[in-house]
Amino acid sequence: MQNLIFDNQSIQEITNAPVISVSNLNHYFGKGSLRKQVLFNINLQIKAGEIVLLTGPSGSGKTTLLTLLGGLRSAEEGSLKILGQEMCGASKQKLTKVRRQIGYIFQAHNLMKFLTAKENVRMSLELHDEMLKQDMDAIVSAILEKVGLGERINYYPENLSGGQKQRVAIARALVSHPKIVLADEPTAALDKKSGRDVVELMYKLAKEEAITILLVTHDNRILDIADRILYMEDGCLVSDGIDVATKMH
Ligand SMILES: Nc1ncnc2c1ncn2[C@@H]1O[C@H](COP(=O)(O)OP(=O)(O)OP(=O)(O)O)[C@@H](O)[C@H]1O
Repeated sequence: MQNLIFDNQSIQEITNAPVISVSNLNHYFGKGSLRKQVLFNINLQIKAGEIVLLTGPSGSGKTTLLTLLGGLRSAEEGSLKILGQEMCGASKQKLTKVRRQIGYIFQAHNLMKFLTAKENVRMSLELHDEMLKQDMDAIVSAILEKVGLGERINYYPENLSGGQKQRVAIARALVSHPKIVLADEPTAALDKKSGRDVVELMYKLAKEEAITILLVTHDNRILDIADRILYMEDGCLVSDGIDVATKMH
């Protein structure tokens, strides 16, 4: 009985374990006399399935923090664990391995203009060896259908609207079932309606699959989709709560 209780507790701990765990993280750019600290003593835990918005003035360090949390640059000082893996001082191989479990969505969708919507999404899937044996075309068509582009799978980006291109980018980020999705200003280039549609779609898909979303934004119109809003200023995380919306007006 004693063991059974212990086992249940362990399972609980594993399911509640943070997807991202940051403690005393500092980051610097430049070398020698040009070396400049841009992140100061960041402490943060993000749970599975949380939708977290990262906001704050220009130059406050949001993108730098996002790229560190996404394994896109290596952490140097403090501790940064992504899916249980320590990223501080991590090798390139370790960073690459962690990145395979993360989906990325950027402001400028970054679609390949000479590939169709379907080919753009498929390319992301091809990076995952374990997917090779499956029917990629069916998987890709299904996700494009899910983001409302079932009729446009063979369109090239130039024939899609801004919102539709961003939907392809969402499909591309989600097709491999990542545990974490990082988005940097995904609505910045979109009109109000398309921006809203795009974040609502991200919200729906994230909740369906318990994906953690970390989203950098200046867009006040989408704050309500967040489970949590982080506010940064001068390289510091100055607020970790939902009440911060008032600071932005
Ligand atoms: N590659 C780099 N080399 C040197 N300094 C950098 C580099 N990238 C960013 N910085 C500096 O780090 C600080 C934080 O920049 P960062 O891009 O993270 O801010 P941000 O909050 O995302 O800004 P924005 O909202 O304008 O995108 C700024 O002072 C910036 O000038």
